[in-house]
Amino acid sequence: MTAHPEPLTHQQAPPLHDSAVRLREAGLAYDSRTLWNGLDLDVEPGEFLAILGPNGSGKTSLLRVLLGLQQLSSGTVEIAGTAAHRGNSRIGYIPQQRALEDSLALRGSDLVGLGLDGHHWGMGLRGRARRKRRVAETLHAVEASAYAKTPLGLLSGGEQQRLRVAQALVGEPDVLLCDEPLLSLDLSHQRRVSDLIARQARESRAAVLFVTHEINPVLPLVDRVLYLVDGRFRIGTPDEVMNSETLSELYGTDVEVARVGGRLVVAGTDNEQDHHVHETEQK
Ligand SMILES: Nc1ncnc2c1ncn2[C@@H]1O[C@H](COP(=O)(O)OP(=O)(O)OP(=O)(O)O)[C@@H](O)[C@H]1O
Repeated sequence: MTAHPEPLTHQQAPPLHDSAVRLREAGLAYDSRTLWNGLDLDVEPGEFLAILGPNGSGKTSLLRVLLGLQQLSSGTVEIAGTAAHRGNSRIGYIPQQRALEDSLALRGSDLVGLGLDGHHWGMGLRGRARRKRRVAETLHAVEASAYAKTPLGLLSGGEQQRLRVAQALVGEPDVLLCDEPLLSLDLSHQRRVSDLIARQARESRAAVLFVTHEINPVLPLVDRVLYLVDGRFRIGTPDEVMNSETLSELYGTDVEVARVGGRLVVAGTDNEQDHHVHETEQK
């Protein structure tokens, strides 16, 4: 007689890999205005997803949904297999670049240490030593050790942004949410900060969701693009989404996309704020 195998419980057979982010039939509307609807998206560990779209298309709102700060109007959202909720220690968040000039009392190592709040490593001597070690490791990884003790207000925008990246990474998150982290950085710092985010995320298998108006600084790092326009969206590789046919469909008008020296030039979106339409910025 053949023995029946024990039924597999969740504990015995965890899924081989869960998506870091999973949205199903997700929709978000404010009053009568639908930002997006029917959004099905899985972002895998280690994947780099760029989120593009004109002003007001709902990019930041999507990050707020993932952070548990905004309820979906329909559908579901999970982070590493658990429903999205506030204060989720599995998420690292890099907000838009803002100057920290008022923070004279705070130093880089303090800022990075704040990224461990909500992680339960214990407050005893051993817990404190582990926290300190982890902060030092992360400062080293973002090459910020040299100014870790300098008051934040005295640091340049690029230095401050590296510390924000460290703060988001220190808790070894499963998901890294980046809201236009390159704004107001010069081109060389844009490259350094985006390479750093991508490298660290790949090494720790974190999924990156990177909101940006300008795809070119991150184009070599991007696995897929989510492009939102006026309630419509497309998801795919940069080649699948960033082409004249797809963007013309999304915008409902003729859009031309050309590759010039490895960079994308997009013309015709008729959106002044949509940085990637400006060839002058394609230096
Ligand atoms: N809590 C809210 N209540 C009502 N409307 C809101 C709320 N939050 C955002 N909105 C509106 O939803 C739209 C999308 O906002 P969101 O900030 O997500 O867009 P975005 O794509 O990130 O824009 P940008 O590129 O300008 O940062 C905007 O028109 C905004 O005014």
